Amino acid sequence: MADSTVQAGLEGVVAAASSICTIDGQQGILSYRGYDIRDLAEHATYEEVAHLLLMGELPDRDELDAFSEELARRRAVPDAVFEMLAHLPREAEPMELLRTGVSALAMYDPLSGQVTHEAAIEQALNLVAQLPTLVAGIHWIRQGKTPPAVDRSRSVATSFLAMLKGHAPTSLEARTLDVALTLHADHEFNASTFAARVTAATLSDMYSAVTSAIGALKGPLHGGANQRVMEMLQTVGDPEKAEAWVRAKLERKEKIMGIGHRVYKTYDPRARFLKEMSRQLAEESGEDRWYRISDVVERVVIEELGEKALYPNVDFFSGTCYYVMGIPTDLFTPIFAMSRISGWAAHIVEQYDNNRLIRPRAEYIGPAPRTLVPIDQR
Ligand SMILES: CC(=O)SCCNC(=O)CCNC(=O)[C@H](O)C(C)(C)COP(=O)(O)OP(=O)(O)OC[C@H]1O[C@@H](n2cnc3c(N)ncnc32)[C@H](O)[C@@H]1OP(=O)(O)O
Ligand SMILES: O=C([O-])CC(=O)C(=O)O
Repeated sequence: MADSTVQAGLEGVVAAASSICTIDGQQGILSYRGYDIRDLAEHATYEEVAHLLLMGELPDRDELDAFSEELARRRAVPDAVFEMLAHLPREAEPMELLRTGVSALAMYDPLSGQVTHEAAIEQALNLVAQLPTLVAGIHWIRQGKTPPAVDRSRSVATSFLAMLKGHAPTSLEARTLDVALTLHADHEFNASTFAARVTAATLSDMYSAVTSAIGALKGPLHGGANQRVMEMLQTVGDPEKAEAWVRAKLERKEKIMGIGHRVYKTYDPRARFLKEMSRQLAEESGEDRWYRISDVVERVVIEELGEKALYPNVDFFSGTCYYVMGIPTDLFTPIFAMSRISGWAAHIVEQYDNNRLIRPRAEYIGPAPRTLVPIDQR
């Protein structure tokens, strides 16, 4: 086969214009609709950020109240969807259940299939509201239990943690998740968002586009890395063993999960926040083992791979935050999805608003034309 001249993985290729999110990968700057992620994480709630992504502007106080109430009002997931999920194999992974659950939700949304701006925003609000309920419900269903009643708290983070744990979270837990949701909400043309936009560009419905996105997010090179990071820390088990473990892994040329990024060639601005929150939660809970292991892994990786511009990404410290809050490891990627839904939905709406089918070409490197030999003569 001939060698290809194509840029592998579409690295650096600009696929479309967008006014939602931009990243300066050299400087480590991320902004949503012009607002720096550091300001959003410090001064805005996830509901404000979801409003910004979906509606285009940060809300004023009245708009925020109305938006938060609207999300709380739309939060319930049809019983039939939970009943269907309860019939699936008990060993099904939460991301598989989420993918199936979102696909099923389409059939309960009378607007599904309508691709006007207004209908897409309505469906987006339903999805932003329902995904946390779905993720919390999946947690109960796979233990053979009935999901708890819908929590109508104004804050998505508080209501999700209350439904997941069966009791109110501490204020540090609620604030940590709120900031984590903000940090994960959008990231330009990442793989799952691009998958969503490719599906939406065929004028398929929003639920199909989000189902495509969930499938892409699930992979270990993308959102699935946060779960793998926690599993890695558990394998290491002891801060004293971390340095030798990482060095041996790098020696074998194996990848460290939660490290590296296609766009950031410096420290991911979101990882700084997540690291600090992970430290605070470790301090509050008295369980600092995971934070300490991740701190050593980070130090050794930067020492060894810093010159290759490899640093922790958003998936590196999120897991230790969630784990210390008592959240099961295989719910980490579903939690990523219930935040990224606001970005996915904003991108799908933007795609519908100015649509053209996304259909690139392939550089053909297969065999030259040849003569078919009938089967009995081969
Ligand atoms: C939310 C998100 O999706 S953030 C990303 C989450 N994914 C992960 O954390 C998985 C681990 N990281 C990776 O696999 C990669 O860094 C990716 C997928 C994120 C980016 O991949 P790419 O831009 O295609 O980089 P690629 O895989 O080609 O790596 C480039 C070089 O860095 C090395 N490298 C990249 N990531 C890592 C890593 N995590 N550990 C060790 N080495 C790494 C590669 O081995 C390669 O080295 P080489 O040039 O000597 O062959
Ligand atoms: O942008 C990417 O390639 C991966 C991603 O979704 C993120 O870092 O949040």
